[in-house]
Amino acid sequence: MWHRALKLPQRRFRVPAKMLQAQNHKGLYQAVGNMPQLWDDVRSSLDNPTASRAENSRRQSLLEVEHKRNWKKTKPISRVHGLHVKQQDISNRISEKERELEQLKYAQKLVQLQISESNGRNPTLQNMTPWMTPQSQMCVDQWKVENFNWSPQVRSKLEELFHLKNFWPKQLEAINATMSNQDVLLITSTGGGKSLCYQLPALLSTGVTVVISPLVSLIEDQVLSLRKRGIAARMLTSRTSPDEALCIYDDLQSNHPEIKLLYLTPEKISKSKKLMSQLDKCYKAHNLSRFAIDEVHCVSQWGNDFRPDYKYLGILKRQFRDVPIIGLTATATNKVTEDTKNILNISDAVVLRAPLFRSNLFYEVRAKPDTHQKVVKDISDTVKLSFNGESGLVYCLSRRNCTDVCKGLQSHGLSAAVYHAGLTSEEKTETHQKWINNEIKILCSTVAFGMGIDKPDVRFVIHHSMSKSIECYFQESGRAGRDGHPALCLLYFGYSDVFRLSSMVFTQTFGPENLEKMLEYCQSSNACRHRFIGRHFGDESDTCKCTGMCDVCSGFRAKISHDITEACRALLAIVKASRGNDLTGRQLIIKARQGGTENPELKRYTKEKLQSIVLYMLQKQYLSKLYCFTSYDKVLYLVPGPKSHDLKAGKVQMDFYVAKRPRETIYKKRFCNKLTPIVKTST
Ligand SMILES: Nc1ncnc2c1ncn2[C@@H]1O[C@H](COP(=O)(O)OP(=O)(O)OP(=O)(O)O)[C@@H](O)[C@H]1O
Repeated sequence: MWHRALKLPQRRFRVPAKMLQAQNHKGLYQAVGNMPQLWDDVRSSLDNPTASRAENSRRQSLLEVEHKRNWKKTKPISRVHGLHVKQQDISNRISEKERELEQLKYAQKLVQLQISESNGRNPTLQNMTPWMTPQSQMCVDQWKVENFNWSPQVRSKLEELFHLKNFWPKQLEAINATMSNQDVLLITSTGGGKSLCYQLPALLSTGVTVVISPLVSLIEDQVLSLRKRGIAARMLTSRTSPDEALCIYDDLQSNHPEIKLLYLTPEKISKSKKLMSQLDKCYKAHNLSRFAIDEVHCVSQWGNDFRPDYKYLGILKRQFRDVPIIGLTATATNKVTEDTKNILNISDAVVLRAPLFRSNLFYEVRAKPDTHQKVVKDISDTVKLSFNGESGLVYCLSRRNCTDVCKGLQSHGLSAAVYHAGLTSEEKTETHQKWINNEIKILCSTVAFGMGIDKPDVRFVIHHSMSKSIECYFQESGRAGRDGHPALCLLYFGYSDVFRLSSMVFTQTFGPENLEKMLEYCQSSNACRHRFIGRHFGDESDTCKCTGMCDVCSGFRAKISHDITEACRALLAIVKASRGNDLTGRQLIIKARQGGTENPELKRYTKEKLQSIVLYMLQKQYLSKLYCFTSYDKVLYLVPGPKSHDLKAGKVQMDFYVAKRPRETIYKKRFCNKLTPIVKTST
């Protein structure tokens, strides 16, 4: 092999052996082309008098290749592994551009339609009422009326069957739009009452409403609760027996199907030809009234939960043209919404976005203590301070974390249990039931537990580690306080979690981008948490009236600005000095704390402060992350970032936050009166 022929010190280069098996100097060059250190070695080995002529000529040709490449002018992009990142980045950008192109085409189509309408040549648009045109986005309030033919029945069903008095934001609009056979995308916060928006119309429409929902357990819960109310709801899932399936198919074929709501998983739609042919028959008999797609953001790769089977749902509009679709989600940015419309072929859908602000949730980000014991103690103190004996969730990154945290909480005298994919289904059901019935107060769980939890009195959702995206965090934390009473959403922001999560999401399509945004949320200690989340989802309206319901607005902390220029320079110098033997985030802190004469500046800072500075340097791109694959794992190293040169001249100010008022005072004020719900604006 070439590296051996050249007697190069292999240990210095983390290059997969496969790539080093290059047959000629071009291959080797491609394999290690971006490693300046290697060229230095080749150059110095040329001076070796003991080398044979053949060896020397091979080294010479390598140097010639290097020369042609004009190494010095070319900025080293990254290492071989970095090329993978770059390639992925390019393909991401290509798909983004493709989507933008699609959107532009759509916009062009709209303009053409409007032009032909004004020329009186387009019958489609002429037949539409004004509020049915795509511009209806601008006047969604027109759906917020109760003078449709079906309005009296909507009211009576709401009160008599669902025992509800008023509509929550955007419920009435969604019901009216879908009853008018419009395609609808409804985005409301978790617990915003999305189910009502297709369940109630299903009862007022002729035929069957097909509901597509991602989880079998969720489907079972919904069907059970509808059947308890005497509503003809059925499900077709992997757990449905053949006899039962036969009955359902017979009913779909009948002239007057009894089923009002048929629940399916997206896999069923994409895999069962039999089902599709039955739905087709039902459609041709005018008995298919609408499709409701729950967690519709799973359609889009931009979303946090992309599911390939959801993408297949584009077939619905192609096969059943006149059947309206209503998609529902709690987490869709504008980008996801547009993508979803394109994929589902519902470009004219009415998009209804309820304000995401939930005034009863107190959002807080807290620096994670550096040992497991201290974290558990902090959680336990927080629970005992304001939520003793109340129900809550602690989300952890791994099953092991769940077990450790659970044991820790139990040792502090709290009632806790674990819930994760490692439990048998009986154990899961038992634990879930005990938690629902308040026999167990705290569930330490992975994010696998959550979708469809409809427990109203969850008083706190604590994230032991941050989530992978704002979308995930909003959905997970949103399980708190569904009853409208005050509840806490606390997130522990830890230095090592940043690196751990970065390695986990690195290979996911939009993983690194989404994590970056989550990091921004954790680090932005001067922007209202509610507003940050709202803006992320495109809610630019002024509906966020936080009034002290987050750590930033409640004035917990005081800001102290520090000049950290010298510290940044010293940290960057350490990173630069170790090139070729790169440092992980943890190693950098250890080196920085060892200090030495060359880094006296760094001794002024505590470990926690140094960690904050390193994260700040990553945020400002003075440092970058470099991902490397070893045989067993992915390792993340720190390297100088694209903006590291700015450190030479400019000054860097960083805000540190110190406690101003005791947390107890704030908590007392926010959570003492948990019995008074903070009511949603209703219609
Ligand atoms: N208008 C209303 N008034 C009072 N309660 C309501 C109203 N609409 C829905 N609810 C209640 O709110 C709770 C949550 O409703 P639902 O499960 O439909 O929310 P969701 O938006 O689907 O939540 P998730 O995003 O978690 O799936 C239910 O218990 C439901 O009965």
